[in-house]
Amino acid sequence: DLASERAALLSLRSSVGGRTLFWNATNQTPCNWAGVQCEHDRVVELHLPGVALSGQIPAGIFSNLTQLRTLSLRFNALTGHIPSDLASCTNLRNLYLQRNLLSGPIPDFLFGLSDLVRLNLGFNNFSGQFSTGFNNLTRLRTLYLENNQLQGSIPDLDNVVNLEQFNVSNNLLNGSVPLKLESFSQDSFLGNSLCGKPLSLCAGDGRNGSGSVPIEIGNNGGKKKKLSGGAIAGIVIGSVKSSSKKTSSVDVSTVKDRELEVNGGEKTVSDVENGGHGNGYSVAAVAAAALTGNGNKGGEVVNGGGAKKLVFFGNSVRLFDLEDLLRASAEVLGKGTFGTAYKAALEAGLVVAVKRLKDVTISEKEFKEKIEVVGAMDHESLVPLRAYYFSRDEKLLVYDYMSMGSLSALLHGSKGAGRTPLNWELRSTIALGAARGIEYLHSQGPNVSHGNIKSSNILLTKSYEARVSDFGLAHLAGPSSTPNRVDGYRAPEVTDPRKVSQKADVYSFGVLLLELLTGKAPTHALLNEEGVDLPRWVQSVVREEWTSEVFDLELLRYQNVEEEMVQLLQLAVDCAAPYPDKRPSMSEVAQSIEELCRSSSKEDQDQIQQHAPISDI
Ligand SMILES: Nc1ncnc2c1ncn2[C@@H]1O[C@H](COP(=O)(O)OP(=O)(O)OP(=O)(O)O)[C@@H](O)[C@H]1O
Repeated sequence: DLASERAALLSLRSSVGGRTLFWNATNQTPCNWAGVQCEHDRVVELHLPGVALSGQIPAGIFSNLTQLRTLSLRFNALTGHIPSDLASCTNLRNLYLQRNLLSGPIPDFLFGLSDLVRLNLGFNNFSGQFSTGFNNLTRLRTLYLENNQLQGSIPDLDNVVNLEQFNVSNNLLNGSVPLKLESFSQDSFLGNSLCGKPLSLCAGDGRNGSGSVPIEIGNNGGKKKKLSGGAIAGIVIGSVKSSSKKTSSVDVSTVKDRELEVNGGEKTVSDVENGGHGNGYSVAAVAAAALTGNGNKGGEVVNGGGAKKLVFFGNSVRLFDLEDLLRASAEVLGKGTFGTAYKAALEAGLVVAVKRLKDVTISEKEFKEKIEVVGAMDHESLVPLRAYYFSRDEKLLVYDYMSMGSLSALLHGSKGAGRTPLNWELRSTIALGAARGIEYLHSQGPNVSHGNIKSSNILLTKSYEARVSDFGLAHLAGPSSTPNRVDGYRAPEVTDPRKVSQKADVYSFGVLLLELLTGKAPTHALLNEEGVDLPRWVQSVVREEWTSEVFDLELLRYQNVEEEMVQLLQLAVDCAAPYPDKRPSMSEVAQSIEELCRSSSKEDQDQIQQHAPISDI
């Protein structure tokens, strides 16, 4: 049962230094190989990276692991041969044995594992001829054999048609590089006695008449890194081919850079996308229409001495008044459920975000009461609401401007050069910030929830700190403002989008975490794009294939934090559990993310200290 497997995992983790996570994808419970019982025939992935395993791999250990798809024993100090019972793992797709001290020829039975896709035997002591048996592994996409003592020539790998990653550097190979492998870079072949493209021409190769002999380039002597129990796990890289990335049709970064011309009315994002052009305009052009003039059915005229003023919250410094705001130049940031958001640059140099609410039907008194609750929320992970304006025809909310836009734009927006790479550190820190913001909201009372957690409501400061926005607005808006919720984030039990429990927020946050980890947008999150049912998709990939495949390609470069990534994935799946009772509370979620952020920053330090260049998968 789950509880005892969890307990077993904990004891195992402490015995191996707390570095190991086992993922039995069949039922998402941990399973292991180090003395704790589990149902071997249900183990789909077995990860024991960098846990100081030493000596020979015991014979028979693999004989019952018939469902195994991924085996990772990399970064240990295992010696001797690969035991022949590995041949019974006929479903194996990914085999990572790199950075051990394994020796002997690469066994023939390996060539019977015809489902292998990723094979990494690099940085061991394998010797013997480079077998032609590799040609049986027709599904191989990755073949890493570097830093061994393999001899002979490289066979033509004609049957291995999908090879994407290949490295045989620093072996004892000779002869010419087969034609089919010419497209790999020099680095894949260096440190051998090889010749031919991409290395120098072979002797007797008349193509440039030089008749040169093979030249050894940059042999680093095949030195092995010192192995230690603290060695850092590599991460499985999925396809290296960059997939064609979707571009959001609401690309905030693009929108922000353009200024609009307002001809008596506001322009929407789609107006912008359809070629919005022209000069800057001012908030006055937008707001004044309602406040003072055009279309104003007797609404209050507002100026410094007018009846209505901006109402600031708490200790917010009153750096501007309504007149300043009306004079500010503005641009549309986007249109949301509750109205349109603008970026307003005040003359004093201050920039704020102004939300112009639509469909507010409640009385001024009620509005005031409700907005004051929102304004009183004070946490570093929330977008601060600084002030509001209320008149019969116009309701404005003034927020701090978040200059890096939304997480949604960052994840799904332009992927061009110059874009900030979304590395693990950034993603996990954003996850933590967002979790803390929601945790704070939930701490305000059992019935306080956000109600609309999604990546476009997680905004980013200049230094990419996450801030939760749009909280508390659902109670201000009329019924017409409700249907805009994004399906993909909505918990299955939510029927009335205005009644969203804290557990339903947790579900939405789980989907947001999945979005952060996979880089995929949930259903209907982006204009004109279907998106995916993320919880179901992740479950199916994890069940059917291998966990690493779910991660955003951009994340897979960060090889030392595999465990943390899988832990965050597990947390996301827990949050998105179909039954509310099974979901953790937001404070548990925040605490878990905090712990894994801490452990990944420790991994980083370890890596710096050991500075092992991890170029393998
Ligand atoms: N304080 C802010 N700073 C910077 N950009 C903001 C700010 N508030 C909102 N935006 C941007 O303006 C756009 C519109 O925001 P808004 O909150 O009105 O709608 P939304 O988040 O897309 O949808 P919903 O209203 O359903 O939450 C968003 O894409 C968001 O990135």
